[in-house]
Amino acid sequence: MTTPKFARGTLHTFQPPEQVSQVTRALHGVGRKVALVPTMGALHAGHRELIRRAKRLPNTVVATSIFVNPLQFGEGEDFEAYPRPLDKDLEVLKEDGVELGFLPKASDLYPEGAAVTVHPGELGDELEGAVRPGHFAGVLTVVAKLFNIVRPDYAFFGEKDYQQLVLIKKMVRDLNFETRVIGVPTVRERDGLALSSRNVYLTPEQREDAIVLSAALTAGAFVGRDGAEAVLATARQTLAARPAVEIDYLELRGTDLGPAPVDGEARLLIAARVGSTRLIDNVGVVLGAAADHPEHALDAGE
Ligand SMILES: Nc1ncnc2c1ncn2[C@@H]1O[C@H](COP(=O)(O)OP(=O)(O)OP(=O)(O)O)[C@@H](O)[C@H]1O
Ligand SMILES: CC(C)(CO)[C@@H](O)C(=O)[O-]
Ligand code: BAL
Repeated sequence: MTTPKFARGTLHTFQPPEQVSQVTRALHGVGRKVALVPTMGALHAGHRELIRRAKRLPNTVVATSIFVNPLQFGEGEDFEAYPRPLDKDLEVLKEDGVELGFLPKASDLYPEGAAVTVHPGELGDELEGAVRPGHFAGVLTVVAKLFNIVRPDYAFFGEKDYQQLVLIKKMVRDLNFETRVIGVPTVRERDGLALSSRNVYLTPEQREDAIVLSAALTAGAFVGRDGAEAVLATARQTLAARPAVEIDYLELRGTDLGPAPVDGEARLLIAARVGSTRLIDNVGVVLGAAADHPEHALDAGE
């Protein structure tokens, strides 16, 4: 098979994994680097921020994959309903200077008989994993496949999916992938709501209610100096103002999602249902005396 044509400065899209592999290996062969931004499409300003950061790298071709991965959706979840505005997404990729679009079909990534998956370890059963059993095995399996197909030098993921980011970094370390994983801070609406492809499901009233997630996280982070109990109590108090929002979890953890330290950096994470839409969010928190350190003086709530 001859290597597919690849001219600089235009978007090339490929469906077969073999074609993407050929192009990225050819790019490496001429000394170019490759940065991958994996997505499920329905691109918004959060995805575009990942692309913008990738575009800053010198001598690097930015590749974006769009694939709604069936393996990470459980029964009764929104796999079928998930938005798939492909033409609009391709316009975004062109506008943002992405040169390589990878658009596989499920049968390209999961041929008949595919059965081997990546096990995320204990953290995969906690937080999101407790509510979505098998979700992180699905995420890590598809990310491992994307890494093997594209062989990216860099891969960008949003902090909005914080547990996903931690688990991908862990997979890279534990399984000796050579890709450097870069986390990007959450892009928010002006009122604080984290951008998410699932926000389109919200009615205007639910959209109002949804503000309480980021408001609770910000309020909690603001009292980090007073310790973990104060953080959680303050966040809960804020959430109580919107009883229609049903909390799946509100947890304070260490930055690696182990136990939170008494004094130092931590992460406050929330998942909640607003009507039938499930939203997640998180912020950095500095706990205890560490909050007085000049490095953290302006950090509350990020
Ligand atoms: N608001 C955001 N800020 C920064 N990165 C984001 C944001 N939203 C999503 N991302 C990142 O974009 C990548 C692709 O995510 P995905 O396509 O699932 O979008 P999403 O908006 O998170 O969708 P959903 O809400 O349905 O999970 C992930 O690394 C994700 O963390
Ligand atoms: C990383 C990912 C593209 C894997 O399907 C997905 O979980 C996402 O969009 O966050
Ligand atoms: N952004 C994480 C993908 C998912 O919710 O399945």
